Amino acid sequence: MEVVIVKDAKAGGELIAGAIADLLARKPDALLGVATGSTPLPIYDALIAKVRGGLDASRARICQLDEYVGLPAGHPESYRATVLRQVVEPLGLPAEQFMGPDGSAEDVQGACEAYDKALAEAGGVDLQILGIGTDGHIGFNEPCSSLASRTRIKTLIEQTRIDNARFFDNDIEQVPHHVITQGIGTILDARHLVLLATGEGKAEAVAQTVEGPVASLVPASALQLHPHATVVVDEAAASKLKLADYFRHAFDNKPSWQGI
Ligand SMILES: N[C@@H]1[C@@H](O)[C@H](O)[C@@H](COP(=O)(O)O)O[C@@H]1O
Repeated sequence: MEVVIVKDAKAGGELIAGAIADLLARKPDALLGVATGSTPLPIYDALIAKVRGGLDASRARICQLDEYVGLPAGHPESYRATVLRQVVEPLGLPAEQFMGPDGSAEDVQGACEAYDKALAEAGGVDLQILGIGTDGHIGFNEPCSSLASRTRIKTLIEQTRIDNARFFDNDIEQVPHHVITQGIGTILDARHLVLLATGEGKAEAVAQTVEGPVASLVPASALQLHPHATVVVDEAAASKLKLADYFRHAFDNKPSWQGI
């Protein structure tokens, strides 16, 4: 696992958007897995700026990490609507280049299995952007999710519903209890995992993810099992890392051709 400590969220967004641009130069139709929440927004801003500045992302394909269950189709806070608004439309991509699980399906289990199959048939995710929950979750894999899990329905922990109420008029009653999420095993199938965490509120989860044991209690710690996982953190989110100086030294002395 590589840990990169950046000055602030904007620098993190630019670093990761640069890695996406490099990927698209090598593979123009790369499948890019995107996360929701506030943290990845600087990545999307930087990527959209690159496209406006001439980067060709016209063949990029985008896929969702997770979704709420039971929101009416088209609800503005469904993750489908969110990713369309924040990523797919600003990049100018057609809907056919975007895929996600169907959170309004009657057969939820069937929708989960269909999504895992669709990801595999699409050739697998090339680069998966991840955020992290305050409890260490990735996607919506709450603590004690199986590290081998596939896309499935999960029940949210109360803290996650509290954290996400800000997207629902600060009314926790509107936050669904159930979600569909790529499983941890599904996430680990991606070729490159890039987790961005910013702010002091994520410092403890980051320390446990990077320096703690691999444990389902901290779902993001599963990144330790992946051969190409990059954790990008700002100074505040890095504040509880014991090896921060080593991570800085390693990144500062990295050959420039290597990328992240
Ligand atoms: N399902 C999403 C996660 O993918 C995201 O990482 C997390 C943190 O969000 P934020 O970046 O807003 O803190 O929120 C939600 O739970």
